[in-house]
Amino acid sequence: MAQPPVLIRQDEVEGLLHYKDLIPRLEVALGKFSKLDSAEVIQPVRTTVPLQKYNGFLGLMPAYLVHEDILCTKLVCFYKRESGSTLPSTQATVLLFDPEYGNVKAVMDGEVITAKRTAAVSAISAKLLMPAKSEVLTILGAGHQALSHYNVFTETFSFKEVRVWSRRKETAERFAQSTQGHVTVWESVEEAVNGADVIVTVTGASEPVLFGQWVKPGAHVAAVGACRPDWRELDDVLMRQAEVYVDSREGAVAESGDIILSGAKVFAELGEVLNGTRPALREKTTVFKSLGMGIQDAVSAKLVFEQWKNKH
Ligand SMILES: NC(=O)C1=CN([C@@H]2O[C@H](COP(=O)(O)OP(=O)(O)OC[C@H]3O[C@@H](n4cnc5c(N)ncnc54)[C@H](O)[C@@H]3O)[C@@H](O)[C@H]2O)C=CC1
Ligand SMILES: O=C([O-])C1=[NH+]CCC1
Repeated sequence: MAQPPVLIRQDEVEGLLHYKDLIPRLEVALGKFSKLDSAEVIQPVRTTVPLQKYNGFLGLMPAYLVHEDILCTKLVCFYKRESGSTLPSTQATVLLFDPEYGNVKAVMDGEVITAKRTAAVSAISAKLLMPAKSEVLTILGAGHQALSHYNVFTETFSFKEVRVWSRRKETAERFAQSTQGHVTVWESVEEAVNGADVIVTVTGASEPVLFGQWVKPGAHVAAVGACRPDWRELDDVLMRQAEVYVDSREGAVAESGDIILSGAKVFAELGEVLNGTRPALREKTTVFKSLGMGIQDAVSAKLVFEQWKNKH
């Protein structure tokens, strides 16, 4: 008989999941995904159930990595929150299965996994696409993803200056006080992104907050919010002037308002760049449109479970 699942709490996941282990595994998984070989990676586009009454969605994100034998699904609720709301905008649980027997081996917190794997994938995009000499990082938004992005970007790269903007100045100030290193707070997006080499958009916006006319030519933008077909973070000018990279083409044309509504063409998946089948156009203005994928949760969950077993 199968053992009952172990429960891995948020504080445990926090202590077990490290970027230095996660990033190489995500790179391998992204590369395999982009080979479009269903004998290797099976990941349907996220199914979403609207929660109209609460302005949110339940997303179901199953994935099976055949060679590594990782079967996993994340269940994630995400919401559009009003300014000043104290309710969380993302809540997630990850289930890791025994693919042969069919039982759930582990139920784990999905919020830390979501925050860290999303930021790690953005860091991979920046490693591939940001200007060779990148000195200024701007983060738009000051929530959970802003902090995980700050952590991995400052751990992985050496920026001379890190800036933050949020729609409420006090939130940005609180964010700047919570970070390890110095972060400057800006009152307007236009000023915050002026001259920035790398811009991370991690807002709950459904209308554009970042406009192409403000973005330095050659800059790299990691666009993480706006994960619905009618939500935007970036304007048409930026989407059309940039080379657009995505995690999944299939996901992007189904879910990204920035891509669908601007009519921008997808140039490549990050996995194609990692595989060497599409180029990294570092000298051009680039946008990485992130939507999040089940395989990213699956490799994270496997890593957490391995580390957890080492300790028990
Ligand atoms: N691409 C991916 O894989 C993932 C994307 N997300 C998305 O990333 C975004 C940020 O997520 P979290 O940091 O967890 O949320 P959060 O609620 O912790 O932070 C959101 C930030 O955006 C700001 N914001 C909210 N509405 C805004 C608006 N209309 N205009 C400007 N700023 C606004 C808030 O003030 C806050 O600073 C969300 O859109 C979420 O759905 C979340 C998880 C994974
Ligand atoms: O990949 C993910 O977990 C999510 N993408 C958008 C909201 C949650």
